[in-house]
Amino acid sequence: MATTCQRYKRERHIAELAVQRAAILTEAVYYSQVKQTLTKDDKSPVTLADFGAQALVLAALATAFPDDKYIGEEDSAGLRTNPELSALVFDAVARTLKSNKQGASNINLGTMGSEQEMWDFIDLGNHDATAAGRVWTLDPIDGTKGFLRGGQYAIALALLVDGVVQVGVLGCPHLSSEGEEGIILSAVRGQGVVVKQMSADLNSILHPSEISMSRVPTAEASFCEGVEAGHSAHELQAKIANDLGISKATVRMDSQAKYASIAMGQGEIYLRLPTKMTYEEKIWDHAAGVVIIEEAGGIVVDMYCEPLDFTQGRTLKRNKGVVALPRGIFGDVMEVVTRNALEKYGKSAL
Ligand SMILES: Nc1ncnc2c1ncn2[C@@H]1O[C@H](COP(=O)(O)O)[C@@H](OP(=O)(O)O)[C@H]1O
Repeated sequence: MATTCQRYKRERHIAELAVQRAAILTEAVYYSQVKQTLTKDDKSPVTLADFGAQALVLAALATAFPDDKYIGEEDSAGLRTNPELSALVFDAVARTLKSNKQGASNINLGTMGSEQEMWDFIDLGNHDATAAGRVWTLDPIDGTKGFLRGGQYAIALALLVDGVVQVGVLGCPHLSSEGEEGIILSAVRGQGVVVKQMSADLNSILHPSEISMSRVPTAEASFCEGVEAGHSAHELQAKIANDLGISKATVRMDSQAKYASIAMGQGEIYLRLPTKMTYEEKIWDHAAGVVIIEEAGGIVVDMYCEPLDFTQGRTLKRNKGVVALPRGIFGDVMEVVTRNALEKYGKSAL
């Protein structure tokens, strides 16, 4: 039986290595002219890096934790019907497998020898129930629009156990800590959160440092919101900032790098407000960020001040909007957020 301090130690370590390995592939594509972007049915973009990163992470998890279930944002349908794209993704995966070392502890992060095997790893992410058991949730490239624009993106991986996030890892190749760009944040519930520098060599010693959220009073806080106006209501955010007497400029950033940024005290309040009430937030866009914020001393709720409910499958069906912030300013800020949410969207119909 693992002691409390050892709980999820292996899960966290494998998740960090899997994210770090996937980042080798995503970074190669980030700086390449060839991104092979497709538009999915929901009109969102997907690139060859999304598919490749999902294959690499799920190969690592399936090798280390074969009895677990996995939920990934992507599936292989777009590859099975597009041999040219599939070959490009497989080539990127094969190069990544060749280029990195497996880590000093010789942990087997899994490999794949054919396109068929790669498709099968990607499709391990098709699970959809989250209320019971161990379920990993992965966004291989969170903030694909940011990735395409040369902005922030994140590789987001989390482990849910009976619907509660226990482990969260966020790889943020373009976010900085202490002047160095490229970091991985990881948290285990009850054991705090650390930040490490990314490295292309999985053998290298990473230097973890503990992080915690900012402690400034509300009037000195700043907001962080998404770049895409279609993903979060910017105007209402500006009104809420004004109502709170906050004058600092809002920082706009793609992906869960927002959670990472405020967890490190580089900002205070992450606010995400619906642009349409029919949209259901995806669990892979929030699971890792939630445990990282909570372990950095913060709170994450929806815009009606309800906790995020990860037991409902692939989406947060019982929540609307997301707010992440330090404990010290929670009461003040949420009073204003919920009042504005009720005025604009009405009572929660959930
Ligand atoms: N109408 C909408 N409202 C809120 N989020 C949306 C949205 N349409 C897409 N998204 C999600 O917003 C994520 C990016 O978040 P952000 O705007 O904070 O960078 C996308 O993740 P992907 O990039 O993985 O598809 C996608 O899941």
